[in-house]
Amino acid sequence: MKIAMACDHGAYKNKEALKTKLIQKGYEIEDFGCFSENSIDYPEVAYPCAKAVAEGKAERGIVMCGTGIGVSIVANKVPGIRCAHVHDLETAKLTREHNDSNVLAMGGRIISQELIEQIAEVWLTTPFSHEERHQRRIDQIAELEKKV
Ligand SMILES: O=C(CO)[C@H](O)[C@H](O)[C@H](O)COP(=O)(O)O
Repeated sequence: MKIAMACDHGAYKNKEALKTKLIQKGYEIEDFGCFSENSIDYPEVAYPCAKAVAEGKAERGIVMCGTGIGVSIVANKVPGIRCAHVHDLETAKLTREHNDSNVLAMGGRIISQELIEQIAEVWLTTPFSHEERHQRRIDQIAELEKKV
């Protein structure tokens, strides 16, 4: 599976460490930056990362900033993106099963690196449930996007 990744300076070290772990597990990574701890503006990296997922250039995206909030707001501006801001294992699982989320957002200043890696593992390996009520709600989101 190919994963697009992006972070700002608030989660640079977290992104690098998670990227290493994911490559070791066999995932292909496209890294949209940032590439140092120098301060950047998260829209610059989160938007192209989410766009790559929406355009099918990557199957999933993982975006990170200090809290995970900024990057999740940006990712959800891209039509077709369902970005879930996750800080625990239960919602990591539920957002895959219920929302078929295609981008995961986490905050490097909020949770530990260990938990970041556990959440990514659960989120990447949990399938969408394909239950009719969940698909119906996802379809409603897609309809809403057409109104913007
Ligand atoms: O968008 C955010 C807040 O929801 C992220 O946490 C950013 O990483 C944060 O705002 C960056 O803050 P900084 O003071 O520029 O390091």
